[in-house]
Amino acid sequence: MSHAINFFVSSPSRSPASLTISRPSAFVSTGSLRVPVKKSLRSLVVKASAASDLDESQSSPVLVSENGSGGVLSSVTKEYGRNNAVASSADSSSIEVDTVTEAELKENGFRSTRRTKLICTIGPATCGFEQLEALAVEGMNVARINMCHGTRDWHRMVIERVRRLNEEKGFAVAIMMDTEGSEIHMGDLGGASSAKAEDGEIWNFTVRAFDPPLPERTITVNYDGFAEDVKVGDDLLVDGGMVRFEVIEKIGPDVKCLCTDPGLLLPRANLTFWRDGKLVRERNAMLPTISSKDWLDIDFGIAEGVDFIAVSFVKSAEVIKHLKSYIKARARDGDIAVIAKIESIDSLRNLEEIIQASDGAMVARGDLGAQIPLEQVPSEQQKIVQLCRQLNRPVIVASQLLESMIEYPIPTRAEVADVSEAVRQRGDALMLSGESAMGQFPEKALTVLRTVSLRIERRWREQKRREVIELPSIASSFSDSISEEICNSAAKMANNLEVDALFVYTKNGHMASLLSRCRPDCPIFAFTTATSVRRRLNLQWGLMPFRLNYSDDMESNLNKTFSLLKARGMIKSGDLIIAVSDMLQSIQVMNVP
Ligand SMILES: Nc1ncnc2c1ncn2[C@@H]1O[C@H](COP(=O)(O)OP(=O)(O)OP(=O)(O)O)[C@@H](O)[C@H]1O
Ligand SMILES: CC(=O)C(=O)O
Ligand SMILES: [K+]
Ligand SMILES: [Mg+2]
Repeated sequence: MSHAINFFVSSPSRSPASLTISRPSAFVSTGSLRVPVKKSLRSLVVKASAASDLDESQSSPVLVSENGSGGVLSSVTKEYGRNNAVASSADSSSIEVDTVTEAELKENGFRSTRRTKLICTIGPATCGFEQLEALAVEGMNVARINMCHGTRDWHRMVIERVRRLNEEKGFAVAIMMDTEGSEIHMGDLGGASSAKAEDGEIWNFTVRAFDPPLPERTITVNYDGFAEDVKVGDDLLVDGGMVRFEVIEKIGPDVKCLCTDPGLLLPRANLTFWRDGKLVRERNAMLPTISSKDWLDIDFGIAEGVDFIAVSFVKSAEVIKHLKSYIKARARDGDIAVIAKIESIDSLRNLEEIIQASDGAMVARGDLGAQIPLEQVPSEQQKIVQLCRQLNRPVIVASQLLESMIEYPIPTRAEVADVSEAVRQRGDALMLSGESAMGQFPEKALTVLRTVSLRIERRWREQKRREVIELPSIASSFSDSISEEICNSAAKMANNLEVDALFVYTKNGHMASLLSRCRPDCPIFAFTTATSVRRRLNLQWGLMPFRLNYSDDMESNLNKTFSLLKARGMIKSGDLIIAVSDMLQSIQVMNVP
């Protein structure tokens, strides 16, 4: 027979009560405990009850989802998609389940589901419907579109395809729009996909506009002040040093440069210039973080209902606060999460307040490595990942994770080690850039991220090497503190009792992130009523977001969830779970009836 322990915490408005705990013998043999909470003002009541007390007849036996009739491409969609009847999302008895999560759970059980989330930048190599589907099947949680490249019509097409995939095939891929920002970059190479710069060649960097084709060895630059601001002798770094030039002559709008480190020039690559070993920040340092073109792109993103906006070259918390209030005033349903990209010296200086102001951060190592010495990037990454976890903000590790896979089907050992380290640091998500946007092996690159993540996560769980990172209290009010304590305790109990899954019922997603922040050993099933919250939770470590209509009555919610998930074969009788919710401040431990 299955048992349950319920921890009931009285609400702040109620008077203090005393504490009694009794437990089923399956767990602990001791009788009762007294645990003072918050200066003895509050108390926990822990009461043992049999799960059979729950009235199973309340739960709905009907199971439908929005999943379509399955795809032709993958075993995942083939196997699971076809079982799913199509229903409207308004159907109160339905649950929206991600096809890939479902397949992973069924195939490998709770423990083996992937906790680290995966983001793919979409570009010419992956914008087709079937290519997007292949990425979704392979585990893409978020599709990123970079407003540095492509037209708005192209971006709209990608968004429309991703949304259609979700609707028709039961995926839950979220969309992240990344702003261009007003840094200096090259033009688009007159339509060529790349150009090779060889050692000793002289190239002309110019602020003149040309109609294509461009003259040979010519690079246009988007920043009008460029030719005036650089000096002869400066080093010009393309894409953070992937290709390097020395300025040898200035002739009006043209700057003649000698290639000193050869390499591949990509369209619209970022440019920085260095003098006497230091990054030069002339007038370009005064450019706004969000340019007028970025504001138009942001309006576009809001109109298209993207899930995240990643802001390039953030310098201070102000710009994030400004954008968030702009979104709040304009976004139709739900808000859009704002991700601060940490890729400049200024962002490192104001790191904590920037992260506090934002809904998440990205370690954008590409440009960051062009602004600080390369050897400093790993320690900054570690610091940012740790700070984000402490402040409860999702964090993405991005750029060059598998750079060689742009051209080769197998990564280097060093790249695999880099991915492993990001997984070991428990970052929320890993991101592919060129590998998926314009590389030759986008799916293979994603497979590498997925398999390496799974492998490292499993190894760390098996060795019970939960890295000791101090999680300071972050709550801003007494009731927040209760949520935080409940989540910390629930995650700890989940590890100690080796439960199969944590269940969290959360309308705005906050309790789900608090659980994710603890990085527990078991997966976290997060149930939310809003599609937009569900998609946003996709970015966070260990969360499996579901959309489900539910009431304020936890018992009936649990019963409904159990029967819906059991019917899909995602859980079974006897599985041990811990449930928390933001409606009733309680921790419940129970076996699935
Ligand atoms: N929509 C697109 N259309 C064409 N090419 C793209 C597109 N998106 C990305 N790419 C290509 O993939 C490369 C890597 O993409 P990524 O998004 O990392 O851009 P980036 O230009 O390096 O800059 P950043 O990430 O700093 O904004 C780009 O340099 C570009 O060549
Ligand atoms: C992702 C990004 O913007 C960078 O690495 O620079
Ligand atoms: K960008
Ligand atoms: Mg960048």
